[in-house]
Amino acid sequence: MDKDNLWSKISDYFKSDVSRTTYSTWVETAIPIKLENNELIIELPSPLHKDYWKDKLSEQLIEYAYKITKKDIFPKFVLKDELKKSEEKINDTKVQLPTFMKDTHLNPEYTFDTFVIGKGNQMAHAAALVVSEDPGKMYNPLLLYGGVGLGKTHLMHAIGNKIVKNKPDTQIKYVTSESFTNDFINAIQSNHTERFRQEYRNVDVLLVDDIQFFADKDGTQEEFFHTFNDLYEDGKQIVLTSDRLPNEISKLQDRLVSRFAWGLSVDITAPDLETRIAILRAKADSDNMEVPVDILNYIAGQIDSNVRELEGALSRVQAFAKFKKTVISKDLVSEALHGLNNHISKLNKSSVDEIIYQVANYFELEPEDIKGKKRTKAIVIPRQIAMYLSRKLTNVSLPKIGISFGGKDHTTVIHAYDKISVLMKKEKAVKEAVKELSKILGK
Ligand SMILES: Nc1ncnc2c1ncn2[C@@H]1O[C@H](COP(=O)(O)OP(=O)(O)OP(=O)(O)O)[C@@H](O)[C@H]1O
Repeated sequence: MDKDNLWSKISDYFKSDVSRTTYSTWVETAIPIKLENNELIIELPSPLHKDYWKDKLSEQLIEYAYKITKKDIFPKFVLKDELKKSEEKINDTKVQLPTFMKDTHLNPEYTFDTFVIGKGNQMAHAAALVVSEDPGKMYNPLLLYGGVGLGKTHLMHAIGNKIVKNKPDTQIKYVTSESFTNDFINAIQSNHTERFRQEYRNVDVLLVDDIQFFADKDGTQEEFFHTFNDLYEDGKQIVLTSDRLPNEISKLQDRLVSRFAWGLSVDITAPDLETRIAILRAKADSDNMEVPVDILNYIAGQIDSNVRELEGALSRVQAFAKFKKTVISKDLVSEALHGLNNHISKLNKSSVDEIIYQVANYFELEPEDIKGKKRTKAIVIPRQIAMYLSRKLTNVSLPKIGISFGGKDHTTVIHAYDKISVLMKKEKAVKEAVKELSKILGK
């Protein structure tokens, strides 16, 4: 969890527990500066604030932080002018710390060793390995793209972890595009843009997850453009992930799209049966679970959408066995996955037609209307909902979804997906329809 995330949750606790005046006087004026190891550095506007926090609020803060992170986190209060000094101190400590303790935000469990290679990810794996062995040289930037839960983040962390292992002095920063955006906004609001820039531009490797969320955020894109240029010119490695190719992200500036294409873009597709079995076996081994091979095969046959769901299914089976105090059998797996396998396993390649049929039925239209070209609102929205559901609930590729909708282009499917994602937030009827239809489709 990053400092801003943690702070916003802590602030919420304060907001509900203290008076409005206390909140606005003491809490709202505090700015989280850094979260490192178990210390949260907080900037306060005056010595009076410092005393008040120390005497009256710090214990509460420690308690909230524990509730949120299940870890002991201690505050360190600093005043603005003390900050420089404290930063120097932090930097001093940094030099002495081994890199693995630095604030890279890397998940130590996402390594190449724990990544199972299969048909759908072997190219991405190979490219990631090359980058981790010689960052900034061969593929810069490296862009990994593909559907939800297929291992993009895992590979990205694996690159970071391997680089740190090979060269502990390397400065690595992993962020999601949302954290980058938040950091940037906070930096502007607190007048700390220079510090923000230093933080992002003085790294050797920058890993940015889910860049599709940069869409529509012009200010952030501008800042990222400059960050990218600085790092690139200095030969620093940039790795990006996205759920689609940059030129398919609407509202991503052309200059970013073109830069992202300078290096190598590799996609990850859904794992085939053999890979799914291998992933399950690896997970069972790492959890010290004894699961017979035929059971692993059975689960892998049931869940063919993405790895996250596959892992979730195994955990669910494990939990069921524990709860029922019984060994894992096929019957137990069926029971555990009952709610899941109705939809996940069915919603594969043949299911786009089923979605089209159910959506047409729901809106009292004919499937041919959904697949056709008519552009009246009464048909366009249901068509886009059907495309949205096809993308969300199946592992069918975008071009194939387009073909099922009467030979439409895959960019039309992406556009429909984005449009419905936005409409669901704005229009209750659309949200309801998607919810209802997901239920009908067993999701
Ligand atoms: N090939 C693999 N071998 C082992 N574990 C994998 C593999 N692919 C994915 N996983 C695991 O599946 C889970 C989901 O993967 P990950 O978070 O990397 O997906 P993602 O593609 O980044 O998804 P999203 O688009 O939602 O961010 C993680 O726990 C990851 O470790």
